[in-house]
This record gives sequence, structure tokens and C-alpha cells, in this order.
Amino acid sequence: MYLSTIMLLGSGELGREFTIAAKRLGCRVIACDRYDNAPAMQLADAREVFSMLDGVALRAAVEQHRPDHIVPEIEAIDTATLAELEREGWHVVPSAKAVQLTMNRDGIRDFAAKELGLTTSRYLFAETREEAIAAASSVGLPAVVKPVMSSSGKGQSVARTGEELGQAFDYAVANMRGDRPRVIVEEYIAFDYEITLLTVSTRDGVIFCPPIGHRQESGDYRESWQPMPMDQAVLASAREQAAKVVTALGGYGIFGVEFFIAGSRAIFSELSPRPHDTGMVTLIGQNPNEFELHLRAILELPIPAIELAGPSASAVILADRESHDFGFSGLADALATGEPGKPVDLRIFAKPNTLKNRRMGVALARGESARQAVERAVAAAAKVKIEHRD
Ligand SMILES: Nc1ncnc2c1ncn2[C@@H]1O[C@H](COP(=O)(O)OP(=O)(O)OP(=O)(O)O)[C@@H](O)[C@H]1O
Ligand SMILES: NCC(=O)N[C@@H]1O[C@H](COP(=O)([O-])[O-])[C@@H](O)[C@H]1O
Ligand SMILES: [Mg+2]
Repeated sequence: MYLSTIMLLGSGELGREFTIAAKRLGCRVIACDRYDNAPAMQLADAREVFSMLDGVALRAAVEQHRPDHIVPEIEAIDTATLAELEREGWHVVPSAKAVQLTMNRDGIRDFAAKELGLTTSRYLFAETREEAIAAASSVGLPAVVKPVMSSSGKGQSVARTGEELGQAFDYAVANMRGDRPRVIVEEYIAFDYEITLLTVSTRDGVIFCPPIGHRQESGDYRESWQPMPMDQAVLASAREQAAKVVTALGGYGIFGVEFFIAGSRAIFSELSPRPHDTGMVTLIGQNPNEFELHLRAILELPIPAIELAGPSASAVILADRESHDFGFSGLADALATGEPGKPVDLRIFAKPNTLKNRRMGVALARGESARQAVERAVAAAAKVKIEHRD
């Protein structure tokens, strides 16, 4: 009855949109996450609640549901179990190697810089405060310090002096995920702008979405826009590097490849072997969107030319504090800002609780230029209010 059975490891907002795409094509979706009622679970055929870092529980869920495709949606997964499952014949998207290398910054950075020769910032890894401070002599100051295992900017800070490097190390270790106190100390790049190049590895070759520009605050994205107007030679360099890395990682699916653009250089930063949060902008302007592209690539279905309706943007809706009883207001005002040819739309993720700065939704808009689309998305997002009742 179903086209295919997909097990999602992680069930947040990205998994929710992926589930919608999969349901539209008649797939069966099993949504897994560490907490019940996660956004994708609300739409899936079945759910399993366990920590994705618990290899025993992960294997049990796979053996119970027997998915055709295991689709990671978050970074922190027991990748040793995924590698074992792949060896036993289960299909891990895009490949266990890609998931394993990208879970930790040290894995993907060394692979990109040393094995593939991509352009990256100068960097060193440190496991003690002293090593972090000593890294300044080769990396330079200011330097960005991040836990090797973290995402969405957690534990990340910029150090301007040796003393601050020590503090940045302590901060990274206090906010890391997992139990390996290891940080990357990397050269601070004073970039002109940064992009996500959504790169799709398909049965028929590698294809690219129009580049997405974004603005980050505290290591997490606030607005993204598409297309980012770019110099063609720099875009060509980013594409070449992205194609090289996704091909080397193996498997089919979409990858969010992040670059800093400084002058004529496209500097590779990191990559997600799955849809990217900044790529939510594709929900309003791009056809197929990033979730549909991921699904089509995984199922080895043909992908038509990627079309962009016009300049588009997304702006996040963040919570300001923790709450377990809350609602939303202002949606009508936000949606009323839509105009013919310049639509405005919303996604409310329906996460069961808020936390300070937790992303609860996103506003989407089109405009005459990317700049105008951003202004419209930001204005719509600002109209949506979270009403706390506790
Ligand atoms: N070396 C650097 N120089 C300048 N800015 C940086 C550097 N590294 C990171 N940043 C800034 O911090 C942001 C987050 O960094 P990065 O993507 O490495 O972290 P992350 O926690 O993996 O984020 P996510 O998982 O949301 O992509 C970058 O998008 C960029 O704006
Ligand atoms: N940058 C990675 C990213 O955006 N991941 C997305 O956020 C969810 C976790 O949200 P939460 O922390 O609010 O539970 C993940 O499940 C994924 O959809
Ligand atoms: Mg990033």
C-alpha cells in the first residue's frame, strides 16, 4: 500500500516538512525523537520516543519497523550503530560515512581541508585550556571557539585575547554535547556575507539550488533569503567545492553546504547531510522545495529543473522564555501583510514547550528584491506573538 517506509531520526521542524513531502508521495513515516509529540510525529504514521544517541533503542526501532530508508534529521545520533546497520544492509541516508563525518566538526573539517583540499579557515583542535590558548600562535586572533559536537551555535564564542581563549574553551566544554571535551579553534573570518548552497546528490548527478544568504546571531540563523546575488566566479568556486565534498561523502540526498564569502574566496565552513534550517526559505519560492528534493533524491526519482518564483525570505519566530502552556496570537495580522505576487506565509511548528530562543515558527515572504522579501518576512514574524499562560 505504501511507496516506501521511512524512519526519521529527529522529528523537529525540518522533519515535519519532510514528512509532509513524504506523505504526499504515499510513503509511510516513522518519526523518532527524544520527546513525545515532536513536530514531525504529529503528522507521521507512527512514532518512537528514545534518545538518538541510544544505539540499543535505535537498533530496536529499526528492527521493529524495518524501514526502507533511515533518514537522520539531527546531528547527534549514535553513528556507530548507523554504520553497523548500513553494513547489515539497511539504507542510511545519505550514507553512514556522511552522517558519521558531519556529526563532529573535527571529522568533516579534516576531511574537507586535508583529504579534499577545500578552502577553509585556519584551525586547530584543543582538548585542554592550555592547548586552546596555544592555538592562537598558528590560528591567530580573534578566533572562534566551538565544541566539536554541538549545533545551532551552542557553546560557540569569539576570543580576542589569550585569556579570552581560555574562557572560550571553558564555555565550549560547559555547553557541548556528548562527553568528549574537544573544541575547534578557528580563524575568525571577516566575511562579506555567508551562504548555504543546497546541493543535491541524485541518481543523475549533482544539482544546486540558487544560493541562500543568511544572517546569524549567537550562532543561530535569524533570516535567510534566496537568491543571494553573487559574483559568478565565487559561486562557481562554491559549487565546485560542494560537488566535491558531497560526492566524496557518498549517497543520495540534499546537503546544506555552508560557505563564508570573503572577496573572491568561497571558504568552506561546514555541511549538513540533510535539509538545512536556512533552507526553509525554499518553502515560499522554490519548486521543488528542499524537503521535496531530499525525498526525490532518496527515492531515486527524477528531479525537474529547479525553479524560483522570485526573491524570497524566511524570518524566525523565537520564544522569549520557557513555558509549557502557551498559545499564539497575531497570525491574522501577519498573514494580512501578503499582497498579490508578494505572498506571506507562516509555519508554526507546534513544539510542546517553549524555551528561551527556541525556534517556534517561521515567517515566509516574497518581495521585489531579496532585501524587500527579508523586510516583509521580519515584519510578519514580529506580528506573531507567543502568549504564555504559565
Ligand atoms: N570562523 C568563523 N569566522 C566568522 N564567523 C564564524 C566562524 N565560524 C562560525 N561563524 C559564525 O557562526 C555561525 C555558526 O557557526 P557554525 O555553522 O559553525 O555553527 P553551528 O553551531 O554548526 O550552526 P548550525 O548547526 O546552526 O549550522 C556561522 O554561520 C557564522 O555566522
Ligand atoms: N540547525 C539545526 C536545526 O535547525 N535543526 C532543526 O531543529 C530541530 C530541533 O529543534 P529544538 O532544538 O527546538 O528541539 C531539529 O529536529 C531540526 O528540525
Ligand atoms: Mg552552521
